[in-house]
Parts: sequence; C-alpha cells; structure tokens
Amino acid sequence: MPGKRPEAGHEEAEAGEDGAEEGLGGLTLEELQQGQEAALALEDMMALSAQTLVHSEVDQLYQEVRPLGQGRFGRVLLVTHRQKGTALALKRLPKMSTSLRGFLYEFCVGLSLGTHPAIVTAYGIGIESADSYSFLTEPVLHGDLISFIQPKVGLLQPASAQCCAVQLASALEHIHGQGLVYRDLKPENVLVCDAACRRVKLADFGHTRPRGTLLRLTGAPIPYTAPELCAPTPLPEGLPIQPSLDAWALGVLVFCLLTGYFPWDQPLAEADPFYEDFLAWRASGQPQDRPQPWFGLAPAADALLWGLLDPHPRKRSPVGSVEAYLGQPWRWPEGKTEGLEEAGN
Ligand SMILES: Nc1ncnc2c1ncn2[C@@H]1O[C@H](COP(=O)(O)OP(=O)(O)OP(=O)(O)O)[C@@H](O)[C@H]1O
Repeated sequence: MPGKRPEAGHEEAEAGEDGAEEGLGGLTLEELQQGQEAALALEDMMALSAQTLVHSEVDQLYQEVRPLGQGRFGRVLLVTHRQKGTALALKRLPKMSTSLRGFLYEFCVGLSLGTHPAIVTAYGIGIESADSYSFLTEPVLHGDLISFIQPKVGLLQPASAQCCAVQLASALEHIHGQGLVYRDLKPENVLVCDAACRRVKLADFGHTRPRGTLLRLTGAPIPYTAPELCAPTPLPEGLPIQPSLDAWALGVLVFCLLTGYFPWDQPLAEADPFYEDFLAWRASGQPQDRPQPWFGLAPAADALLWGLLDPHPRKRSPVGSVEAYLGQPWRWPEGKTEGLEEAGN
C-alpha cells in the first residue's frame, strides 16, 4: 500500500483498568454494565488460569518447526507436541516486556473468544518458563492479510474482499456481544486460512478491552484510529471505548482490501488532505468531489464505507452492516468508474 505500514507501538494509553467508573462518559447504563460484567468475568478467568499454568521450559514440551511471525510484544512459532506430534502455534511473550497480569489477560481474552469460526482457536494451555510466558493456539498457515493486499490494487479477487469483510464483521460482532472492544483491527492481525484468501481468522487480543474502559491516544494516530480518539476526550482520563472504534477500523480495512490504498494517513482534517477531501465529499455528496483513492468503488461499497466511516461514533454503522451489501459489486472492473450513483443519495 502506498501509505506507510502502520507504526509499531502502542497507539493508546489506558487511563485505568476499572473502566468508566468516574461517570458514564457518554455511555448508556446498559453499555457500562456490559463492559463491567465482561471485566469481572475476565478477572475470574485470570485468577483460575494463574493456578493452572504449566511451569516448564517450552522446548521440553514442544519441538520448534519454524517462526510464524513476530509482533511488537511476542514471537509466534510453529511447534509440534513432543509426544503427540500435533502442530500448534506458540506465542511467546518475554517477561522483560510482559507482566504475568498482561500475559494472563491476553491468554484469557483469546480463550473466551476463540469459539467463533473467524477467531483463532485458543487452547487452554499457558506456560511459564524462566524468561517468558507462552500460550498455544491453532496454527493458521497462509500468513497474514497484509501479504495478500497488492499495492494500488487491493485483493486480486473482489469476491475475497467480501468474504474477508463478512467474516471479520461476524468475529467483531461476537467480541462486542461479549462486552469487549477489539481495538487492533489491521491486516497484520488477520490470518489467512487458504491460498484464495476466502477464509480468515482474527488473532492477537493483547489490545482488547471491556467496553467503557477509558483510553486516550498517546502516539500519532494511524489510518485505523477513529477520529473521536484524536479529538479532545469528554473525560480528562480518556474516551470510554465503544464497538464503534472497531467499525471505523473495519471500514478502513475494507477500503484497503478494495483499493490497495489507505484512505488517509490519519483522520485529522487539518493535518491530512485525503481526510479533508473525504469530509468535503461527504458534505457535498457530489460526484465531482469524489476523492481520487475512491475512484473504482461501486455504489454498494460507497454506501457501506460511508456508514462505517461516519466521523460521528453514535451515527456510525455497526460492523454487522456489512451483511446488507453482500452479493452486490463493491469494485468496478478496471476502467469503469463513470455513471456512479453517489453514496448517501
Ligand atoms: N495462530 C497463528 N498462526 C500463524 N501465524 C500466527 C498466529 N498467530 C500469530 N501469527 C503471526 O505472528 C505475527 C505476530 O503475532 P501477534 O500479532 O499475535 O503478535 P503481537 O506481538 O501481539 O503483535 P502486535 O505487534 O500486533 O501487537 C502475526 O502478524 C502473524 O503473522
């Protein structure tokens, strides 16, 4: 993609782990309760999991086959079980950079969500070694989605973009239904199950948090960062997080899958001309204001993305809105961009 690959590094800092205790911060009581219940359920699961950790060096139990990937925090290896020969993915988090609590949190979120077909299945095995914590998941062997996105093109098969979008929307709906917000949707966290890129699974729950947790942006925003996180927050401690953050990121990801471009580098009108152009197009609804990166998208994609990329979080479409646009073209065949109806008209 022509835009920079998103910066490695935490994009937000947590204001506290207790969620929006100081006030509702724009959440309804029901939304606040849903987040608090999710937080309590996770605390219980973490306490139980802490008691069942296996204390061993990883290579005594598993044989390393090859590396599968490296993130900011962890290294993921393809391993086989020494007795059974079963192939597994092992994510190893060094103690230098990961606390026991941080490890248990990611391990338990993954375990509680991993029953969904578009979420990597987690096995309930957590290992504490001398210098690292590890957990095991199913291995997904076709790499991550970033390697399938061709710069200036997107996914080669437009049908694959719809397959990916609907599976990711379903995975995110499942996460939201558990009172959680995923918060880290990007191609590097979407694992591909087949060469045609028709089946995908969401991985990496290190940033997932209960709805209502207060967060503020500390580093520079990336394209997937929703605009409300870039604006001054209603509470000094930060913004109470909502599923609409994931809806924004899904909109940006679908745009990348369809075009091979980021729609903007960051959703800040004063700093990013591409975002400014998008806002101007939204305001006028006129075909002549369609920003260049949006050429080639069909009306169904325009309408879907206008909904997911609504700058107002309360008006933004939920992730499940993808369903309504399936089966219609999302991208015109190359060269055909005329006669488009405008989104929202
Ligand atoms: N179950 C799996 N099967 C195959 N590959 C995997 C699996 N889990 C992770 N990977 C690969 O390892 C990479 C890093 O994993 P992961 O995103 O979990 O690490 P991280 O340190 O938490 O990353 P981040 O920098 O996004 O926080 C992924 O981008 C992916 O390529």
